[in-house]
Amino acid sequence: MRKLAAGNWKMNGLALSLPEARDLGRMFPSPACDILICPPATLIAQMVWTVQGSPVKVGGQDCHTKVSGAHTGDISAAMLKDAGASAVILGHSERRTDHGETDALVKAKAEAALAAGLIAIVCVGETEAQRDAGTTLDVVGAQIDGSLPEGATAANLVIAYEPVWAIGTGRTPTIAEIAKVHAFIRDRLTRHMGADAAGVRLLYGGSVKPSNATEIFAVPNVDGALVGGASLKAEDFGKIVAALSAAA
Ligand SMILES: O=C[C@H](O)COP(=O)(O)O
Repeated sequence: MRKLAAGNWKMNGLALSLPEARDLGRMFPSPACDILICPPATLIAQMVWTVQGSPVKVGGQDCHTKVSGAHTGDISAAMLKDAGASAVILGHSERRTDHGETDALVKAKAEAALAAGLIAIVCVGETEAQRDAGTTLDVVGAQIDGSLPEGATAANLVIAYEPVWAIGTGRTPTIAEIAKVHAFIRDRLTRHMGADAAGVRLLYGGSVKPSNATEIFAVPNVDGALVGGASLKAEDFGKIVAALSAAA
């Protein structure tokens, strides 16, 4: 499978300047992995224009369940697609926390994304309290069961495992812990999708940076990364893309 380096700019404007984004595409004219940048919605169309002709793709950070209608402030998957996005992050822990998003809502959003022809990047992960209670696999399993969209295939679904306590903290699980959770997710997906689960890309997210990327990308069932802070600097994100390309 093609591995995936995805950058999530979150609510940061021109974090990676547009010329830098264009340069990122030039740095990797034929990368051995897929590269995706998910800027704020206001920058999607501009980013699509900026990276056109390069291997860099652009994605959204959320979408509504409906195609259109009276939903002030929301953006539909179809609108993301129209703007040139090819994927959308769904169920990120910050949305689950800030907006009370449930597994059922994430599933409905993911189904809307698939209907619009987008790749759904569904995020799962335990809080620190859940980890300390030894319930990581129970939590992640329930999130997979509840958030997985109908119609998911290896081509249109990506799962991102992001321990909430590792996001933006500089802390990461041990390599053994990442391996254990990713193997568990693969197994859980197989229950739902059968053999197709083998081709679903499983991203690790949470304090991925140039200094730990190579080690994390060597873990079985880690098929790329969802990168927050380190995607805001072209140089750092470029190094992570290079590490993933080397692991491909
Ligand atoms: O979506 C990205 C994740 O929340 C990871 O963020 P981080 O790399 O800043 O820890």
